[in-house]
Amino acid sequence: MKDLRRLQRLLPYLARDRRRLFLAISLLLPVAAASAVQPLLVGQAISVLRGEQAWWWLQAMPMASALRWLIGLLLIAVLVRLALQGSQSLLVQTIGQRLTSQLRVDLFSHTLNLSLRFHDRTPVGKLITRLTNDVDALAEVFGSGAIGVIADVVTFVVIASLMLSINRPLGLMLLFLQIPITWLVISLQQRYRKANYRVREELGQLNSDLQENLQGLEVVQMFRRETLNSERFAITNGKYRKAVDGTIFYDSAISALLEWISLAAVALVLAVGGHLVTSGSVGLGVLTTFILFSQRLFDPLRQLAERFTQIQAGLTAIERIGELLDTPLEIKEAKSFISSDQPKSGEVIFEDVCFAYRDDEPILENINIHIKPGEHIALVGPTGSGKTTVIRLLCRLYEQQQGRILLDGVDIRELPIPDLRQRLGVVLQDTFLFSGSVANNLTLNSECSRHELEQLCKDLGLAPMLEKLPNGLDTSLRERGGNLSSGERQLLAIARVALRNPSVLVMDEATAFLDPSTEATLQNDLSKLLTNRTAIVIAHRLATVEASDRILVLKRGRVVEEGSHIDLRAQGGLYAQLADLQERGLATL
Ligand SMILES: Nc1ncnc2c1ncn2[C@@H]1O[C@H](COP(=O)(O)OP(=O)(O)OP(=O)(O)O)[C@@H](O)[C@H]1O
Repeated sequence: MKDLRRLQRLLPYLARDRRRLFLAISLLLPVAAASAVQPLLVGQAISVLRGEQAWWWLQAMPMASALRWLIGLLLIAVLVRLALQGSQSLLVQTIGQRLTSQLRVDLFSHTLNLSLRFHDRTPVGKLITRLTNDVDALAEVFGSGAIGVIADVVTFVVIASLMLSINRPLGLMLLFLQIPITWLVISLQQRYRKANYRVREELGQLNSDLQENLQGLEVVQMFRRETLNSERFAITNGKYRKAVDGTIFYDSAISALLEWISLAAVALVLAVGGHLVTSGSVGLGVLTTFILFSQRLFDPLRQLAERFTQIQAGLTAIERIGELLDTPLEIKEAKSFISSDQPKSGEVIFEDVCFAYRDDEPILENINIHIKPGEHIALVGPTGSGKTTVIRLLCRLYEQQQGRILLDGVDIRELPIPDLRQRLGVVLQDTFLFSGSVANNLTLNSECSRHELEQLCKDLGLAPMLEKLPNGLDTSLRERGGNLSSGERQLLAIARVALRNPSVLVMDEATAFLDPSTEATLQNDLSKLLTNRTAIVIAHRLATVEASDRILVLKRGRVVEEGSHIDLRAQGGLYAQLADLQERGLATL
């Protein structure tokens, strides 16, 4: 039942290919009939040779012509069966490829839409395993023809009906034999499934380890962690191997068992059928038909055994893919949006906002901030005081547990997410660049002509940096912009935001990696960019925020001080302390 429910998940995908599917299904009966007719024809040939009772139209002609007819029909049956089976397999494989390709796209976009909270607790490697290995396992079920088991079941029904119509006792004996064997297959299958799920989990862990080490390779090499990390990897690998070992037993046992049972069934038919032949109640032709039928009858189960691993891996894959697809999106679009024709002046209000990443650990408590349109605000405070979290909430990367955040008078939960993120221009502490050209990284999804792009780069003082790159704006960047310095990456991140013309600019330590002269040039350009825009700037180096209209000082998730640089210094509180320390070069923020 559970498997059926899992398979139901594939229905919407199969529905998209309903014409191919209908064709494949309509071929099931003809293929089964073409397969079932062969033993009948062989049986008839033996009957004709032995002068036993055969079909009436065969009895009406001489033996040689009857045999020629039978051989001709047998040849046609084989050819028709091959042609039909070939077309069916082609159709099924095409359906499978289209299904898994669509599934991969859906999984990818669902994963991208899942909240950061979900990604915080799910290692990247595990997600990669679901998107690649699991989807591949499902593709394998279609690709290897394992899905042909369904066709074999139809063949089984056709053969069973034919057998019962020819000789009921022999037919019933063969059918009853199927009951314990099917039970055995199902129980072994359940055990195999559990073992296979563990294999996939361990594979996910293996991929996580690999991905983490490759991503942090610089640190691994710098701290000489190669040996230690390799040892850890070997442990994970060992667990994976053990998990695979757990499946091998079922895999080998079931194939051998079924092969043996199908041979035993032939022997049984020979023994019972032989007795019936000697007693004269059935002819040798009928016995031959039954021996051939008994082998065909076990085909579905033998196929199931041969494809056992693939089918089970496919079902496990559907289970795991389903789990991911069922993970609800925490950050959802509102059902009805407030009209986005509101004035986009850039007013930001935090009203009694409380937030925790983990339930037992409040990070922000009763945050009340009112940022007027065009106002420049600086958020300062010790490390871990919650500055970045404030920005994440404003961008709706996480959702607050209490309170409201308003952008231009509208609760951000009621704004379409693309609209919200278009209106906020964010430069984060860790700049992320995609592989691709510099120009692509700057424009991302915004529509911007080459000329506008070049002009903006000039305005932002990016020209000297672009000149240094081998192909200027067309220079290809490695993954994460690995062939640029941190400062260069940050300059690009700022330009990328400027291009979007946001009404609120958010910068988290945006100029931290720049040398003093580049920073001075950029500050100049930034002040142009900031004119008439609301700005929220996070900075550790207090000198960079002195000019802000207002400075908010955060401490353990609360706003503890608020005012201009001069006011706050005069107050002699936390800000004044931090500023003093920095001036003396002793800052330990
Ligand atoms: N994804 C997360 N899951 C759980 N806790 C987190 C997560 N991100 C941050 N935290 C915790 O939340 C607190 C506030 O973090 P936040 O990044 O907002 O601080 P910050 O003031 O920006 O610090 P910094 O100045 O070092 O950038 C920290 O104690 C941090 O450990």
